[in-house]
Amino acid sequence: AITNTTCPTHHYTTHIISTDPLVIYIPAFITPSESLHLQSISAGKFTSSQIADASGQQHLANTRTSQSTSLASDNIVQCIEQRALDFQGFDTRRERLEALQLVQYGESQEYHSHTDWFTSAAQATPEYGGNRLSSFFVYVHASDDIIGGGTQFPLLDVPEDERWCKYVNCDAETEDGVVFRPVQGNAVFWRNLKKVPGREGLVGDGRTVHAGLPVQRGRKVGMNVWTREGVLDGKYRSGGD
Ligand SMILES: O=C(O)CCC(=O)C(=O)O
Ligand SMILES: [Fe+2]
Repeated sequence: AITNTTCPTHHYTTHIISTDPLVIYIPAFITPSESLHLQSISAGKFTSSQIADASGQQHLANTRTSQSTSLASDNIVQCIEQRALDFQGFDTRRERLEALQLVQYGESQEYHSHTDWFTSAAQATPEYGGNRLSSFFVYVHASDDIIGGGTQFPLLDVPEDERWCKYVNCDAETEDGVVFRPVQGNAVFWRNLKKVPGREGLVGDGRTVHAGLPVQRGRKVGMNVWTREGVLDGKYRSGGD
């Protein structure tokens, strides 16, 4: 149960970058002190990241060379989870959240093009709450000397206004799509699934394909916040019941 009633009010702002698929950029989604907290509770717990193959089996792969760890849900983590839920509207139950996942990249580490929604039915069963409806990727830390490490969405249209250049790499080629810079505290939110006329339920939206580009210098820590279509069985969540 949630015992925490004292979450701080959020200070984030929002900018829609695409309505179809829905992609929203969120400056200051987490505070500097939350950032430090997430790094301190995860210190020493990272192991090599895995991916799910077509059969749903998790395994190591050279397409994802980062290290990751799932977070236990303490008070501060719960407040971040609540913020992510409230962002999506008040009808989003917390049982639909996967355990938050921290991902760390050192020099030359990356995550090749992928979708966060699963192509294998085995990873999207009712026990799992179905597929991943939405993702937040939060930049928890980017070293001062970082080069590279952006998050690339090759199929999104590059926005034109120069004010985006703070958050998006405006030097990228048009055919590269949108490359978000790793700016500490900020987040990208997107909806992974879409409705297809004449088909029941929701299906994976191929336009949400994205990559964690190689960190050429420095270090990056990110966080995945994934919301399922429905409620996850307790064993796949962080806080239990
Ligand atoms: O590192 C990034 O920028 C993106 C990571 C990502 O997409 C993921 O972990 O699913
Ligand atoms: Fe991803």
